[in-house]
Amino acid sequence: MSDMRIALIGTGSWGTAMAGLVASHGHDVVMWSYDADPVIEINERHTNACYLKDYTLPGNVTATNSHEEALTGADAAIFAVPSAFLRGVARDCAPYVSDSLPVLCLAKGIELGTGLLMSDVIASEIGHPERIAALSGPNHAEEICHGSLSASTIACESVEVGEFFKELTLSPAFRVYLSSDMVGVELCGAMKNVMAIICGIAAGSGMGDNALALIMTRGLAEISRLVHACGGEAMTCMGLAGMGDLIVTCTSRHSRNRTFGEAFAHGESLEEYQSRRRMVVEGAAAARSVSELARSKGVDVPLTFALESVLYGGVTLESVLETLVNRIPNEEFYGLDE
Ligand SMILES: NC(=O)C1=CN([C@@H]2O[C@H](COP(=O)(O)OP(=O)(O)OC[C@H]3O[C@@H](n4cnc5c(N)ncnc54)[C@H](O)[C@@H]3O)[C@@H](O)[C@H]2O)C=CC1
Ligand SMILES: O=C(CO)COP(=O)(O)O
Repeated sequence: MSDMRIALIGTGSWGTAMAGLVASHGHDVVMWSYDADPVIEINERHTNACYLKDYTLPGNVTATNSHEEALTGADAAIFAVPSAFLRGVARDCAPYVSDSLPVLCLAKGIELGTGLLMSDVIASEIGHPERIAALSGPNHAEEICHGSLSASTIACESVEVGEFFKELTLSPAFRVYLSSDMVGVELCGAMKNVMAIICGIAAGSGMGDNALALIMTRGLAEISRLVHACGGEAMTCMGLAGMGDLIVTCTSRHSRNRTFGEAFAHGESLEEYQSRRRMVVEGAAAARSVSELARSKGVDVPLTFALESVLYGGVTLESVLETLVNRIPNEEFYGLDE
C-alpha cells in the first residue's frame, strides 16, 4: 500500500487518535473539523488538547473546516463524528465523495426515528453501501494515541474494502480482525454504551462488583437478542465489538458513558455533564433509539428500557430498580431461537 491521502472527518478524540495511527503508516491525513479552534491548533502546533491531552500528531496530519478541501483527492474517507451529527456531516460531504471511495465509519449509535446503523446513515447520504465498512471494538482514544496495545473489528460486506481498511490501520499495537456481520458489530457498539451508563449509575449508587458483573452479563444477553432479531450473528456479541467493548466501556475511567452514569447517580444532569466535559454521551441517545428499535422488533431489552424511562420518562432510579429486581428471571438465554 503506497502512501495515500486520507480524509478524516471529525476532530474529536477518536478522530484525532485514528489520524495519528493512519499517519504513522506514512499516509497524509487531512482532518475536517466542525469547530474552528482545532484547525488552527492542529496546523500550527500539531495538537488537539481539548479532545486529547498530552498527544502530538505526526507532521503529515493537517486540518481544515472545508469539506471540499478534506475530500478532494482523497483515496479513502474515515468518518469519526458522534452519531447525533453523522447524517448532517455526511450530507455536507456527499458532493465531494466519489462513487468508488472506500469509507470507514467509526461512529457508534442507532439513528432515532429510522433505526438505521451508522454505516447505513452514511450510505443513505453518499450511496454505494458496498464500499462502506465499520470499525468497532474496545478502543479508548486516550490509550491508542500513546501506542498501548488494543484491538478492533472491521465489518464490511466487501472483503476487498475490509482488507483495505485493515491494512490502513493495522499495527503491532493495534490489531484488526475482519467480520462480515455489520449488523452485529454496529449494534453491539451502540448498545454497550447503554450498559456502561447503567454500570456507572450502579457504581455511583454504591453497588458492588457482583452487581456490575450482573449488569454486563444480562446486558450482553439483551444485546444478543436484538442482534439476532435484526439478522446479525449472536457470536459477534462474544467478540471484540461485543464483549470486548462492553467490558472496557463499563469499567474504564476513560469512558464518558460510565463516568456520566456515576455523575448522574450523584445528581448531575446529562446536559451539565456534556457541557462540563465538552463530549457527547452517546449511550443516552442510544437508550432511546435502541428501545425504539427493540419495540419495533418485539424484543425484550429490560435494562435499556429502564435507562430510557429514567432519562426521558421521569421515572426515579429507586422505582426502576425495584421493577428490575422484582422481575421473575427467565431462561438465561431466551430469545435466540429462530
Ligand atoms: N473517544 C473514543 O475513545 C472513542 C469514540 N468512538 C466513537 O467515535 C465517534 C466520535 O467520537 P469522539 O471522537 O469521541 O467525539 P468527541 O466527543 O471527542 O468530540 C465531539 C466532536 O463532535 C464535534 N461536533 C460538535 N458539534 C457538532 C455538530 N453540530 N456537527 C458536527 N460535529 C460536531 C466536535 O467538533 C468534536 O469533534 C463516536 O460515535 C464515538 O462513539 C469509538 C471508539 C472510541
Ligand atoms: O466506544 C468507546 C470505547 O470503545 C468510547 O466509549 P465512551 O463513549 O463511553 O467513552
